[in-house]
Amino acid sequence: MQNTLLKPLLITTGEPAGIGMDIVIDVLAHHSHALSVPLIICADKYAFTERVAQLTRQNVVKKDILANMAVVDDVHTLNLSAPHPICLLHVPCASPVVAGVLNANNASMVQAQLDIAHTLASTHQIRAIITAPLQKSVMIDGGVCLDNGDKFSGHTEYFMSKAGVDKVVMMLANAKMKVALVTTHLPLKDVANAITPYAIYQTVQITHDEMVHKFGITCPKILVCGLNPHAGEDGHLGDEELTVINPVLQTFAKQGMDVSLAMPADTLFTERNLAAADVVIAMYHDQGLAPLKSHGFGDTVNITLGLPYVRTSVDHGTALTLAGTGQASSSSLRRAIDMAMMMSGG
Ligand SMILES: NC(=O)C1=CN([C@@H]2O[C@H](COP(=O)(O)OP(=O)(O)OC[C@H]3O[C@@H](n4cnc5c(N)ncnc54)[C@H](O)[C@@H]3O)[C@@H](O)[C@H]2O)C=CC1
Ligand SMILES: NCC(=O)COP(=O)(O)O
Repeated sequence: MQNTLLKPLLITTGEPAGIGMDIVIDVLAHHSHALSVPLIICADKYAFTERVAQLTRQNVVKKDILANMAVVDDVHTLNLSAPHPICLLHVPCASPVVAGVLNANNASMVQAQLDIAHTLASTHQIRAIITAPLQKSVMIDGGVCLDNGDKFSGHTEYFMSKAGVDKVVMMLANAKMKVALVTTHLPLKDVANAITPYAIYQTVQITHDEMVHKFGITCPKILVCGLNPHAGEDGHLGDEELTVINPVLQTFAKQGMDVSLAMPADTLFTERNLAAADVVIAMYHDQGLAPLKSHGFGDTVNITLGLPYVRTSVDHGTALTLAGTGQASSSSLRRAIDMAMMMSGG
């Protein structure tokens, strides 16, 4: 079998009307010297060529990056044992792409990118997956759903379903903090019901194990947010801390894990607490991601913990108004590439 360290990374460019292709093109134009392994880039070759032309007209791209790429029309003809350094894998769009203009006809092309990525990763043919952003609403409007019929809500849940695992954890990381989430993409009104002992148990266990095995932290210090204001104020402002969250955390602490009880989330994200923590567990999306993104939006990586392969992503969305303008920063993508390299063996 091929040495894992020599296998290519695969990047999905995601929503073709968004900035996914722009940030990949920026990496190829300005940062390709930093790439130490082969890359497979999933995109529609016509849309990609057009986006390169747009960014060249904006003077953002100054060299002929297409000349250094091999274009492969069919995933089955990819040469994975001796891959070209930069390969553009053509995943055709159903409708022509206009930068900044969404078209639900192209949702199936975005799904096809994810399916290719999953198949190659789960059969160990690539080193890791890095995803550029997709537009969740387009995926749903375009009829994409999970294998069990559940509504599409993001890469995280899609790869979890494809991999057939019971639970994964969305964790975002930057130089200041790592934040893992118990719940991800669901309406706020449904969050409290989703905070179950099993969800807490799985999130803490997966986060702990991945800190040990993928990040080399022997006994990670984990701080956990409460759900309610003041972590429930002894049950007077909500009782999930007393009845659901803390009993699970106490069992982990008894086993010797360095995990806190539920802490008031408003003061958890202080410099002093963060300096002492390896990872924070938040109960829901905006509880964790608002403080995280306020300290390093653009320099943060999204990581799916608990998958049988490495998948990292950017910290931002499709930024439709920036597509084709040359204004999109590739900083988070570069960090996602570096993180995927680190997590898959350095
Ligand atoms: N990994 C993924 O697939 C993600 C997808 N999304 C999706 O993206 C869509 C748009 O989401 P929004 O909430 O508007 O967030 P967004 O991240 O696309 O935009 C938020 C703000 O940040 C700016 N921005 C984003 N990325 C930038 C970059 N690389 N360089 C410079 N400026 C940048 C945008 O112009 C905008 O002002 C939604 O459909 C959402 O679901 C959002 C986050 C992650
Ligand atoms: N807020 C994170 C986000 O929306 C990205 O989700 P996913 O597509 O990585 O699951």
